[in-house]
Amino acid sequence: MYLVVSIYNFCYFLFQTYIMTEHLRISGMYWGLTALDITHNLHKIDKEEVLSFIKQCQHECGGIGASILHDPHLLHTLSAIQILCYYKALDTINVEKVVEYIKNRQKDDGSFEGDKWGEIDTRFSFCAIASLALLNRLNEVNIEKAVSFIKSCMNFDGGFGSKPGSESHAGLIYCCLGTLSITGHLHIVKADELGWWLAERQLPSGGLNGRPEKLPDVCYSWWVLASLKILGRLNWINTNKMINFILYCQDAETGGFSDRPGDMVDPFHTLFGLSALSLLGYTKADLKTINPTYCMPQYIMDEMNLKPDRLD
Ligand SMILES: COc1ccc(S(=O)(=O)N2Cc3cc(C#N)ccc3N(Cc3cncn3C)C[C@H]2Cc2ccccc2)cc1
Ligand SMILES: [Zn+2]
Repeated sequence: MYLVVSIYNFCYFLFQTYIMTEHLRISGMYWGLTALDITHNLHKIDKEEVLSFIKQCQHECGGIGASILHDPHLLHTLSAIQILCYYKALDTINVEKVVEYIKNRQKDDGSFEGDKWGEIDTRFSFCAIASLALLNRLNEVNIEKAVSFIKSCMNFDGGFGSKPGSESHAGLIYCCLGTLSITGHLHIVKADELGWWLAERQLPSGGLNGRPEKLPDVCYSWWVLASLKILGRLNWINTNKMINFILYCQDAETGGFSDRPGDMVDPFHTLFGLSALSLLGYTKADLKTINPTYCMPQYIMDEMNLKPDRLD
């Protein structure tokens, strides 16, 4: 009796999870497919199923939503373009229309809104610039104004926030450095001050937090380490203690990674834990090299001849 009930409960849990994550489906696909690729498992996924799903998510306006019939947004438009690069299948979508959608998101001050409802955030600057760079259409937007907006978000500590005057946050620092790396404007960064702020994220546990006084979290391993790699200062943190913290966050049963040891695993933290281990040169797992600017396998960037700036 228990077996039947437990199978029913598990199936209901899977159905519930599938429904509950619909709002981030295409980004979840990017996190899962990237984790599979850097662990040499991308071939286990049906390419045509992925391409067919992405095609159904593009709207008439050119933007791409998180799932079928979900409103378009720059976050999910970038995830879709990243996935299509893995399969060399950018022609799956209407490229002219998606370029038009992204162009229309830039405001007069150079910032980008995430969708037509107008939320401004440096995360969306990165999504727009990375998407256009992957499409080889960077010239379609005003780069000088985009960089000027990023510069207006730089704080006294060398970090960046979501908007001018917002506090420095590791995730947003990564988005701003990624934008500057792609557009070739890293020279505006106060590299030593920012490198120091990022290195200060490491706690006695070896884990990294996203802001002072916060708890460590595996996803910050990626935001902070990728930023330090772009700044050429990755050696400013204790590598061995960082690796141990990430490995403590891997679940022995599922193999996935959680935000902190003992928590529920998920595709988001699994990708960023694996990607951080790759950046750190963890050789006990056979991981492909990851590009710190795009969070995509380096071999894809090489095939697309994309060389984002680095300070090292
Ligand atoms: C479980 O509750 C959530 C909460 C939010 C989200 S979300 O808005 O879609 N999103 C992506 C995300 C995906 C997963 C997975 N699978 C898990 C968490 C998580 N967070 C939340 C998080 C991560 N570290 C600690 N916290 C609390 C970030 C968030 C914002 C984000 C989106 C894209 C890129 C970077 C960051 C999803 C699930
Ligand atoms: Zn996290």
